Amino acid sequence: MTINVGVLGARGRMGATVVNAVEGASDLKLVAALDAGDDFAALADAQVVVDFTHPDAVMGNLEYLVEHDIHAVVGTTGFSDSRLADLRALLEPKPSLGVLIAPNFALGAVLAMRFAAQAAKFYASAEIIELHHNRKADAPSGTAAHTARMIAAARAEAGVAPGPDATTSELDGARGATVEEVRVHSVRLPGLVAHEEILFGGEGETLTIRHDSLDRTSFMPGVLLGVREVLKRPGLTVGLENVLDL
Ligand SMILES: NC(=O)C1=CN([C@@H]2O[C@H](COP(=O)(O)OP(=O)(O)OC[C@H]3O[C@@H](n4cnc5c(N)ncnc54)[C@H](O)[C@@H]3O)[C@@H](O)[C@H]2O)C=CC1
Ligand SMILES: O=C(O)C1=N[C@H](C(=O)O)C[C@H](O)C1
Repeated sequence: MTINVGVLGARGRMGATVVNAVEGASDLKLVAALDAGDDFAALADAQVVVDFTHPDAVMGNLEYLVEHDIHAVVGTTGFSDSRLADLRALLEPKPSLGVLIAPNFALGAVLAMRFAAQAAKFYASAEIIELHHNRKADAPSGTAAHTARMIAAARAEAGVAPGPDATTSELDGARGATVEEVRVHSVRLPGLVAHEEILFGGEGETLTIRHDSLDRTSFMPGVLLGVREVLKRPGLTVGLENVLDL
C-alpha cells in the first residue's frame, strides 16, 4: 500500500531533506510540500503529514491536521508538558488518529538517551552539553530537554537524589540552564549539525555518552519509520524509542 505524505516546512533544512527522502521511498508518495504562507488545502490528499517547522507554528499546524483527520509525524521542537496535554485533549474526539512527536529521529540519539536513562540511577551527578549549528532557534535543544527529563525520571524511580554541587557564586548562565535538576549547556557554532554529550560523574570516574549527527540524512530512517508506523498507532506517541520498541 502506498502512503500519501505531505511535508510542512518543506523549504527548510529538515523539510527539504524529508522531501528527498519521501521521494526516494518506493512505498511513499509525496502529495504536498508546503512552507509558511502556502495554502494548506493542498494537504487534502495526504494521509500523513511530516512537520519540521518552528516551535511557534507547530501547534497551529497540528490543530489543522487533527481537524482534517490527517496523521502527523512531528520533529519540530518546543513541546512542554502543557502543550502535550493540549494535544491529547485535541486528539480525544479523534480516537483513530495518530500523532508521533520525536525530539530526535536519529537512531544513535535515541539510543544515547536510553543509555543515559539506564546510567542515571548509578550516578547522582549528571550534566548535558548539546552542540548545534548557529541557525537553531531554540535552546536548550529538544533532545537535551528530553534527555534531562529521562534522567530525572530514572532518578526518581530509583530514589536517587541529584548529586552535591558546591557552586555558590556564578556568572549568569555559567552553570547552564536547569531542566528537572539536570544542568544543560548549549553551544552554537557554524559547522556543527546536532551533537549531544551526557556526562556522569562518580567516585574516581566519569562516564560520557556522546552522539553526533554529521548530516541531516541521519534523521531520515527514523522519520520514514514514523510515517509508516503512525498509521498503526492511534493517539499521541512521544519519542521514537516507543516505535523502535527499545
Ligand atoms: N526531531 C528531530 O530529529 C529534529 C528536529 N529538528 C527541529 O525541526 C525544526 C525545524 O528545523 P530546521 O529545518 O533546521 O529549521 P529551518 O528554519 O531550516 O526550517 C523551518 C521551515 O519551516 C517553515 N515554516 C515556519 N512556519 C511554518 C508554517 N506555519 N507552516 C509551514 N512551514 C513553516 C520556515 O519557513 C522554514 O522554511 C526545529 O524545531 C528543529 O529543532 C531539527 C532536526 C532534527
Ligand atoms: O535544530 C536542530 O538542528 C535540531 N533540533 C532537534 C533538537 O532540538 O533536539 C534535534 C536535533 O538535535 C537537531
